[in-house]
Amino acid sequence: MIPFKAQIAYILIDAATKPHLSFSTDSNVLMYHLLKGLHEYLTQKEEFSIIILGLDGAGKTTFLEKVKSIYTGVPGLSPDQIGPTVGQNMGKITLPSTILQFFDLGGQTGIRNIWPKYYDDCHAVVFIIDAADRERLNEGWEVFDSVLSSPQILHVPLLLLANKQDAPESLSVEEIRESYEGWYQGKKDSARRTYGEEADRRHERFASLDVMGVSALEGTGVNAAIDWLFIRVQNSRRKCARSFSRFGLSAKYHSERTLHEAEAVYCVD
Ligand SMILES: Nc1nc2c(ncn2[C@@H]2O[C@H](COP(=O)(O)OP(=O)(O)OP(=O)(O)O)[C@@H](O)[C@H]2O)c(=O)[nH]1
Ligand SMILES: [Mg+2]
Repeated sequence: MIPFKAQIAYILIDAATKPHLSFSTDSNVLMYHLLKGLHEYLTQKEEFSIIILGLDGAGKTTFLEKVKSIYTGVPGLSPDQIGPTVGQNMGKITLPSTILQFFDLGGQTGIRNIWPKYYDDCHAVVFIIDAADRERLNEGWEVFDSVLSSPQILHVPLLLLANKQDAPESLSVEEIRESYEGWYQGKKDSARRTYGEEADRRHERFASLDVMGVSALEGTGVNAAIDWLFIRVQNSRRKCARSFSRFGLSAKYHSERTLHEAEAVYCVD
């Protein structure tokens, strides 16, 4: 079925180009611009920002380059052209009625403090863990835990990717979950009473979290991850639109920014 917006656009353009409508030249030009603007408005794609986080070397840039080559058809950088990220890399892909704008942020210790600057404006978070680097898993969970504890992204869709599934020493998704559990229990035992309810809430969030296995290098699981993101950002938008109507706000407030605020305030993930 043709989408409603496209039907309206089609009807209006059809009407404007009918020869029996006798406008003066000025009126025609005005009508043309009016309809063109309306058509652009009706067919515009909604844009969502997604940040990619994780330790240095986890494979964030390799993942983004793979996403770009799969979805844009333009080959991304090959692995030997990718160096450590200092700052950010960006990549945009177009899906039906949606644009996903990715921000791949550097993961080295000294530059992780830029991450929170992106939290307010993101619609989803991808956290990449190197499932083949057993020695750095606990460090990864420490950093992941600090991401989970950030209030700005409390209700933002969050996807955990266990990368490097192609490597023989890589942990499976199930083993990655167990690794987090082990880390959490260890942390809780050593901290005793000081490890409070807040940490338990993060633990609960982890339990309900989706974890997917990928190989950024080979592209395995990348499509499934993008499908997940596409569905989840759309769903949060819908939930927010419902929240808006529940709170009696009109459609004109449905700007991207206000939606995000609504998500933070009203939407339950
Ligand atoms: N075997 C394997 N290696 C990978 C995979 N993804 C990334 N790598 C390798 O891991 C190393 C680090 O990859 P990057 O993409 O630069 O890691 P990053 O997370 O962007 O690192 P920073 O920019 O420093 O934060 C490179 O040598 C990649 O080739 C994967 O899926 N499998
Ligand atoms: Mg990088």
